[in-house]
Amino acid sequence: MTEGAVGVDLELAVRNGYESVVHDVVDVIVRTAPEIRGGLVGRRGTADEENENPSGETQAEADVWADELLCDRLSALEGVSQYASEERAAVVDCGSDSGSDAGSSSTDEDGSGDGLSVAVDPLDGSSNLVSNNPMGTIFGVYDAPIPARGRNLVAAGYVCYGPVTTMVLATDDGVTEYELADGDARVLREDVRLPAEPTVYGFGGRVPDWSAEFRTYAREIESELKLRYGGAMIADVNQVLSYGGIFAYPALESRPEGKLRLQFEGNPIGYIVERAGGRSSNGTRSLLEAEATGLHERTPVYVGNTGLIDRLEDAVTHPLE
Ligand SMILES: O=P(O)(O)OC[C@H]1O[C@](O)(COP(=O)(O)O)[C@@H](O)[C@@H]1O
Ligand SMILES: [Mg+2]
Ligand SMILES: [Mg+2]
Repeated sequence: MTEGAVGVDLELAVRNGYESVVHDVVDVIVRTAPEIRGGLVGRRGTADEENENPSGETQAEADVWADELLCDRLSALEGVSQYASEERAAVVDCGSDSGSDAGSSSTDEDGSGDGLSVAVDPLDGSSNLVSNNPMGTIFGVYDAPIPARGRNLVAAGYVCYGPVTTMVLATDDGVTEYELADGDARVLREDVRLPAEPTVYGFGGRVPDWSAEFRTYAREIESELKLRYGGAMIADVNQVLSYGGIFAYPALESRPEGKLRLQFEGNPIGYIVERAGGRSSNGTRSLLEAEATGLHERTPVYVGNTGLIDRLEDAVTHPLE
């Protein structure tokens, strides 16, 4: 455990012997989450009139601040060779090896590399700062240089700042939910699985901007499930993990690539939902199989119970007459 680490007892089984690096990354998240939560007070305004992140969105003061905290701490870890964030134009090279027999973050034939790369969305749903609604912090740990495919994730998770602070952590071994308090991570639910009977749905974007195919699918789902949409993917997906259902930020007529970012949002959430027994899709295939072409590239995101995602793919890939 990193010096100064809190008592986080995480039994992680991670591919390729990366347990210790992933443990240290998670430890930083567990320690930093309460600070992020506490530091939101007084940082709910816009960072600067001119300030936009690389996706062209206005940055809140808290977006920039949370990114700096996470960058300082994660990039200092032995075994982390890259830090990337939704709030930064370029990947930060941390100049560290993986801690295994790795020598650099070179790329192997299969697209995997030697060093571990950490991608974060420091505050997911930060527009909810204004209305004081839930938000999250997302992280993905890749065994390849970023941008990387989702199948290169060895672990991913998120913190949900709700009435209490919780963390969901996924490795190839499964998904665990923790409650974070006083620097500790207490297990709430082991082997988190999506409930077999889906209950809730949440779809982003304006209805007139949806494709005719997605609108038809949405009409069906509306009659089967209960609407839960709060404007922060993390909080909405957390409901899907708790109650079963589907979350989507679909391809839009005005923006076929959707809104959410593959490296920081789509891949980690796809990995978590798939490890919890559900499915992820970009409309045609698993998000984890999507090619990674750019650091800040966007993707349509559909995650949830397998049957609902199968139906979604069927609906959006068959054009209506
Ligand atoms: O305001 P909209 O269009 O409903 O978009 C909400 C979506 O945008 C996001 O807030 C984007 O995340 P960021 O706050 O990290 O930019 C998602 O969390 C959420 O699903
Ligand atoms: Mg986000
Ligand atoms: Mg964000």
